[in-house]
Amino acid sequence: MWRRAAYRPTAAAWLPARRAASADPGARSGPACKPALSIGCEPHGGGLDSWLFFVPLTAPASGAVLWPRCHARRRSGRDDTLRSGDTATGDAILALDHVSRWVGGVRALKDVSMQIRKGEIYGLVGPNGAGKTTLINAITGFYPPQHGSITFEGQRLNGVRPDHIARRGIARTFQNVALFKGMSVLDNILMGRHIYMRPSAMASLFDWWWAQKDEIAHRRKVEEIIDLLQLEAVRDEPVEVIPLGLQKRVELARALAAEPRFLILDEPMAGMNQEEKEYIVRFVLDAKEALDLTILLIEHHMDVITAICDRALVINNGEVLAEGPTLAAVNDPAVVAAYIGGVDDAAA
Ligand SMILES: Nc1ncnc2c1ncn2[C@@H]1O[C@H](COP(=O)(O)OP(=O)(O)OP(=O)(O)O)[C@@H](O)[C@H]1O
Repeated sequence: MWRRAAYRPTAAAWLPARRAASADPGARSGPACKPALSIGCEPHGGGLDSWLFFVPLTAPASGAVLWPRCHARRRSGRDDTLRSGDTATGDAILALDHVSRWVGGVRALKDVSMQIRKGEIYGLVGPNGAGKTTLINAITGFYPPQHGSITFEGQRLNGVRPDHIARRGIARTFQNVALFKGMSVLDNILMGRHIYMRPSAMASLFDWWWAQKDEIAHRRKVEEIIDLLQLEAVRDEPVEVIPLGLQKRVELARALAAEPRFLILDEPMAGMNQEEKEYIVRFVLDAKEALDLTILLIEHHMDVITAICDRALVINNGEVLAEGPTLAAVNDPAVVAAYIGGVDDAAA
């Protein structure tokens, strides 16, 4: 029923697979180069970058979603017990210190503190209206915090403009697909490069060699991202005609085109079916490995959160409910109560 497959996502591993797919025109239609999806995992004796997954050959009859209990990154002695003070220390790439934010008359964030370590996937979880999007809008400068501080790589972000924050290495995707309709997939991804573009009207007008050189460099970077996320089959399609799962992948590609060190994914699997979810998980993990990213992941799919996040923060009504290793955080009694109305009710 289950086949086990070793899977080591590296940038180098992508290219032969893509070229093989490109050589076979039939393989370029639909979801090109179908990834061997990873479901389930177990610790094994590989290196730290080793990943081992089970691949389902037959979907469970119940249609139940089976995800890895961990994302197979071998963490010897992993301990999911939540301890007070179990937060990042000096190696934090992003830190929020008592951040508060009002939106209209609503206090959408109340004294939120968290620290995200370099290289981890950090989950942000909470019911609808909890304040998750407000939190990432605070980090990215759209809704700067009214109280508290946000630091990235040791530098304060309060008051920094969103485009300057993007230049500092933070990129994001949006909860609702926010692509430029009427433009091709390639041109949408190219938009992610705008923070590096220094257009000169004269150079562009006369198509001078340095304008060409600049554009070629940006297009080369975009082609690398298209390779990585296997979007070559739809690269010239208008973005509005491709399926939602691919549109979400294009959003991811546009964010990656900005060459971030810190990537924020706002519900990248919203509205997706199981197969599309599995694809996007794989691409997120591969991008992380290939591009050395730290990721903040907002998701309602708890199976995904527990599968791939190292640690998680759970908020409700703008307040922190729990923070720490993922399983411990999402199983915290306060979290269970917030989601299903009380521990006693749940036990009954
Ligand atoms: N532009 C806005 N105008 C008025 N209220 C807002 C606005 N943006 C957010 N809010 C309010 O702030 C609170 C937090 O909203 P937010 O969108 O951050 O929640 P969320 O956790 O991202 O929810 P969801 O999972 O539904 O996206 C909610 O009460 C919401 O109604």
